[in-house]
Amino acid sequence: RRIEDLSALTADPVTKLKLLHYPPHTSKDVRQFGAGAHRDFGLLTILLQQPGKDGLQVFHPPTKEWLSVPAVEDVFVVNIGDLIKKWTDGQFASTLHRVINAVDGDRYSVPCFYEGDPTATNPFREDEGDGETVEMHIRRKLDMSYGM
Ligand SMILES: O=C(O)CCC(=O)C(=O)O
Ligand SMILES: [Fe+2]
Repeated sequence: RRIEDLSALTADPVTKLKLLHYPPHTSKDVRQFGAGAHRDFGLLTILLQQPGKDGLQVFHPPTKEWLSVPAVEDVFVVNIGDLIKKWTDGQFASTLHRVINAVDGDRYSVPCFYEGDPTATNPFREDEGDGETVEMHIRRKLDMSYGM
Protein backbone atom coordinates (compact mmCIF):
# COMPACT_ATOMS: atom_id res chain seq x y z
CA ARG A 1 0.00 0.00 0.00
CA ARG A 2 1.05 3.59 -0.48
CA ILE A 3 2.19 5.75 2.43
CA GLU A 4 -0.73 8.16 1.82
CA ASP A 5 -3.06 5.32 2.78
CA LEU A 6 -1.85 5.70 6.35
CA SER A 7 -3.54 9.10 6.61
CA ALA A 8 -6.72 7.55 8.08
CA LEU A 9 -4.54 6.40 10.95
CA THR A 10 -3.15 9.85 11.69
CA ALA A 11 -6.28 11.95 10.94
CA ASP A 12 -7.37 12.59 14.54
CA PRO A 13 -5.01 10.58 16.73
CA VAL A 14 -5.31 9.77 20.40
CA THR A 15 -2.06 10.40 22.26
CA LYS A 16 -1.44 10.04 25.95
CA LEU A 17 1.39 11.71 27.80
CA LYS A 18 2.31 10.11 31.12
CA LEU A 19 4.50 11.70 33.75
CA LEU A 20 6.11 8.89 35.71
CA HIS A 21 7.90 8.95 39.04
CA TYR A 22 9.79 5.92 40.33
CA PRO A 23 10.78 6.23 43.98
CA PRO A 24 14.14 4.76 45.04
CA HIS A 25 14.08 0.98 44.67
CA THR A 26 14.49 -0.39 48.18
CA SER A 27 12.87 -3.81 47.83
CA LYS A 28 15.10 -6.89 48.02
CA ASP A 29 12.37 -8.99 46.39
CA VAL A 30 13.66 -10.01 42.92
CA ARG A 31 10.04 -10.16 41.66
CA GLN A 32 9.50 -6.44 42.27
CA PHE A 33 9.97 -3.82 39.58
CA GLY A 34 9.12 -0.16 39.10
CA ALA A 35 7.16 -1.36 36.07
CA GLY A 36 6.73 -5.08 35.46
CA ALA A 37 7.39 -6.71 32.08
CA HIS A 38 4.85 -5.54 29.51
CA ARG A 39 4.32 -4.48 25.93
CA ASP A 40 2.76 -1.14 25.09
CA PHE A 41 -0.73 -1.43 23.60
CA GLY A 42 -0.85 0.97 20.74
CA LEU A 43 1.21 2.01 17.76
CA LEU A 44 4.33 3.75 19.01
CA THR A 45 5.67 5.01 22.31
CA ILE A 46 8.11 7.89 22.31
CA LEU A 47 9.88 7.88 25.64
CA LEU A 48 11.97 10.56 27.29
CA GLN A 49 14.09 9.29 30.15
CA GLN A 50 15.74 11.40 32.81
CA PRO A 51 19.42 11.62 31.78
CA GLY A 52 21.65 9.27 33.76
CA LYS A 53 18.69 7.45 35.32
CA ASP A 54 19.09 4.05 33.74
CA GLY A 55 16.46 1.50 34.59
CA LEU A 56 14.62 0.62 31.39
CA GLN A 57 15.36 -2.89 30.17
CA VAL A 58 14.20 -4.54 26.96
CA PHE A 59 13.96 -8.27 26.36
CA HIS A 60 16.11 -9.64 23.53
CA PRO A 61 14.36 -12.86 22.41
CA PRO A 62 17.33 -14.46 20.53
CA THR A 63 19.49 -14.49 23.69
CA LYS A 64 16.64 -14.38 26.25
CA GLU A 65 18.52 -11.54 27.97
CA TRP A 66 17.30 -8.27 29.43
CA LEU A 67 19.30 -5.40 27.95
CA SER A 68 19.65 -2.02 29.62
CA VAL A 69 18.64 1.03 27.62
CA PRO A 70 20.89 3.88 28.75
CA ALA A 71 19.11 7.11 29.66
CA VAL A 72 20.94 9.62 27.46
CA GLU A 73 20.21 13.34 27.38
CA ASP A 74 18.13 14.54 24.38
CA VAL A 75 17.61 10.95 23.16
CA PHE A 76 14.15 9.48 22.77
CA VAL A 77 13.46 5.75 22.93
CA VAL A 78 10.84 4.61 20.41
CA ASN A 79 8.94 1.43 21.26
CA ILE A 80 6.76 -0.50 18.85
CA GLY A 81 3.38 -1.39 20.35
CA ASP A 82 1.06 -4.38 20.01
CA LEU A 83 -1.10 -2.74 17.37
CA ILE A 84 1.78 -2.56 14.86
CA LYS A 85 2.69 -6.15 15.66
CA LYS A 86 -0.87 -7.27 14.96
CA TRP A 87 -1.26 -5.16 11.83
CA THR A 88 2.04 -6.31 10.31
CA ASP A 89 1.47 -9.96 11.24
CA GLY A 90 4.48 -9.84 13.56
CA GLN A 91 6.88 -8.38 11.01
CA PHE A 92 7.48 -5.53 13.47
CA ALA A 93 7.48 -7.06 16.95
CA SER A 94 6.35 -5.13 20.02
CA THR A 95 9.14 -4.94 22.60
CA LEU A 96 8.75 -6.59 25.98
CA HIS A 97 10.19 -4.17 28.52
CA ARG A 98 10.32 -3.40 32.24
CA VAL A 99 11.75 -0.78 34.59
CA ILE A 100 13.80 -1.15 37.71
CA ASN A 101 15.05 2.09 39.25
CA ALA A 102 18.64 0.92 39.58
CA VAL A 103 20.32 4.29 40.21
CA ASP A 104 20.16 6.04 43.62
CA GLY A 105 17.27 8.41 44.21
CA ASP A 106 14.13 9.16 42.27
CA ARG A 107 13.69 8.48 38.57
CA TYR A 108 11.38 10.40 36.25
CA SER A 109 10.34 9.53 32.71
CA VAL A 110 7.84 10.84 30.19
CA PRO A 111 6.34 8.35 27.76
CA CYS A 112 4.07 9.56 24.98
CA PHE A 113 1.76 6.85 23.67
CA TYR A 114 0.73 7.44 20.09
CA GLU A 115 -2.35 5.28 19.46
CA GLY A 116 -3.58 6.68 16.17
CA ASP A 117 -7.09 7.65 15.09
CA PRO A 118 -9.53 5.58 17.18
CA THR A 119 -11.75 4.90 14.16
CA ALA A 120 -8.92 3.59 11.94
CA THR A 121 -8.64 -0.06 10.93
CA ASN A 122 -5.55 -1.89 9.64
CA PRO A 123 -4.08 0.48 7.03
CA PHE A 124 -1.46 -2.04 5.90
CA ARG A 125 -3.96 -4.38 4.24
CA GLU A 126 -6.48 -3.82 1.47
CA ASP A 127 -9.08 -5.96 3.28
CA GLU A 128 -8.58 -4.09 6.62
CA GLY A 129 -7.76 -7.38 8.37
CA ASP A 130 -10.34 -8.37 10.97
CA GLY A 131 -11.91 -4.89 10.99
CA GLU A 132 -10.90 -4.14 14.57
CA THR A 133 -10.47 -0.39 15.04
CA VAL A 134 -7.76 1.30 17.12
CA GLU A 135 -10.37 2.01 19.79
CA MET A 136 -11.56 -1.62 19.92
CA HIS A 137 -7.96 -2.82 20.17
CA ILE A 138 -7.07 -0.44 23.03
CA ARG A 139 -10.28 -1.32 24.91
CA ARG A 140 -9.56 -5.03 24.52
CA LYS A 141 -6.01 -4.55 25.87
CA LEU A 142 -7.30 -2.50 28.83
CA ASP A 143 -9.87 -5.21 29.56
CA MET A 144 -7.19 -7.88 29.52
CA SER A 145 -4.83 -5.92 31.80
CA TYR A 146 -7.21 -4.31 34.26
CA GLY A 147 -10.54 -6.13 33.83
CA MET A 148 -12.16 -2.80 32.92
O1 LIG B 1 9.69 4.69 32.56
C1 LIG B 1 10.11 4.15 31.54
O2 LIG B 1 11.30 4.28 31.18
C2 LIG B 1 9.21 3.28 30.69
C3 LIG B 1 7.74 3.39 31.04
C4 LIG B 1 6.88 2.40 30.30
O3 LIG B 1 7.32 1.41 29.78
C5 LIG B 1 5.40 2.64 30.17
O4 LIG B 1 4.89 3.55 30.85
O5 LIG B 1 4.74 1.93 29.41
FE1 LIG C 1 5.89 0.54 28.44
